[in-house]
Amino acid sequence: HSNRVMWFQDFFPPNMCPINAKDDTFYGIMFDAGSTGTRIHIYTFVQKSPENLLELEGEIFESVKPGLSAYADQPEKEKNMSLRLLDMAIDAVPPHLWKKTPVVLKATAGLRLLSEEKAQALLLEVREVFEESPFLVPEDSVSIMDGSYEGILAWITVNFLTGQLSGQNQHTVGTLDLGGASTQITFLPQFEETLKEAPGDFLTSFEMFNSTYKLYTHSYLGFGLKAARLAILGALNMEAVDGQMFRSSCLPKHLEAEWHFGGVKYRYGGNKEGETGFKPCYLEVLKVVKGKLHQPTEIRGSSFYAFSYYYDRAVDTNLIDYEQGGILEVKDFERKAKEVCDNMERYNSASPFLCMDLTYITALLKEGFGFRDNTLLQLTKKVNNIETSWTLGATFHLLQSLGITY
Ligand SMILES: Nc1nc2c(ncn2[C@@H]2O[C@H](COP(=O)(O)OP(=O)(O)O)[C@@H](O)[C@H]2O)c(=O)[nH]1
Ligand SMILES: [Ca+2]
Repeated sequence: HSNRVMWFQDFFPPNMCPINAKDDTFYGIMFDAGSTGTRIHIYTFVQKSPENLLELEGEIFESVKPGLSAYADQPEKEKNMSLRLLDMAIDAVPPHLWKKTPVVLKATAGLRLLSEEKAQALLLEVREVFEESPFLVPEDSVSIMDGSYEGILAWITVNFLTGQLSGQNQHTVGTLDLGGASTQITFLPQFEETLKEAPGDFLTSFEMFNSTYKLYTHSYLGFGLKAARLAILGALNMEAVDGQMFRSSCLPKHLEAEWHFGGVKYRYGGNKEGETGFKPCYLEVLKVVKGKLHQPTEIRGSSFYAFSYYYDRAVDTNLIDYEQGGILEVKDFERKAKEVCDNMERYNSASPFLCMDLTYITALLKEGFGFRDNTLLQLTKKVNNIETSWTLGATFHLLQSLGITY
């Protein structure tokens, strides 16, 4: 589309322009400012006829690292990054649709963890870039997203892409998202018991595609994979202690290194003298997880879609193929955790955190959410070539609220 020559555009008034005449293609631009990176998703939709629902035609996707929060102390440096990503949209969307194409950025856990002041300064930089762009900038186009929306919108994405939100027989699936700084669990309760047991703010009604869904969802801030590393090391919220070394039995014995997260530098290392391996590591990890999450009884028997770091770590350890994804049981993560943690020297070419990450995932699933060893997880990165991310659900919601659709 981007290369389509619009030689005739100047000859016709806009509403008579031959391409506008059909006016059946829409674009939506959604930025995901995650804790570990910022991504742009440019979606193309087609409305075949007025009475038909909008169809998703494709997605252009690009990402940059590090995340927005890494610029907390120099917000003006952030501008380059959003400009670079926005340039992709300039190329992807035909010029005559720029003014009709909304651009929105939603930030997640990385910014939720920053002070209000620093977060707002970063968002302001992005808003300025958006205002100077040729796109439609809705009110409140740059904001921090509420955690419950993050879960709901990812659930919408997955169930839309798998065809569960249309037609009569809707068998929706629950979703598990493991980010860098927070983690979300979302499903449509089938048991009356779940509705009664769940803490009030874990249940949210949400309207989409002319249906109302009452979902169980929660975002656990600080339980993303990278925040969990800090918690396990005992380093979370410890930025004041300069140069302190944090040690763990989940790391290679002789390791000593530095790590940057959320604009803070941490020193970490292995238990030089003490124990290492799966058993002591699991005990360490349990302190961070046990009793910290709500366990809905009904999820024990059901299967879930899992993505983001669940997917990445399953790929890293050859549990699934990077392109294909695959179906795993919870116990597969435990088996790999044992294999890696009890042979740490053999795995030292990969990330030094591999043992800790796999052990955390195992503990989060079993002791955190209360899944069974044989609970099935469908590991998915893309469905029909579209990224499994809350950004698609957010774009539907955006188009709906702007009256562009439905
Ligand atoms: N499949 C998929 N995964 C994504 C996408 N964007 C980010 N991720 C994954 O999300 C994880 C990073 O989480 P991030 O969003 O930075 O942290 P959060 O702010 O805590 O959600 C990594 O595993 C990424 O691969 C996407 O568009 N599609
Ligand atoms: Ca995320």
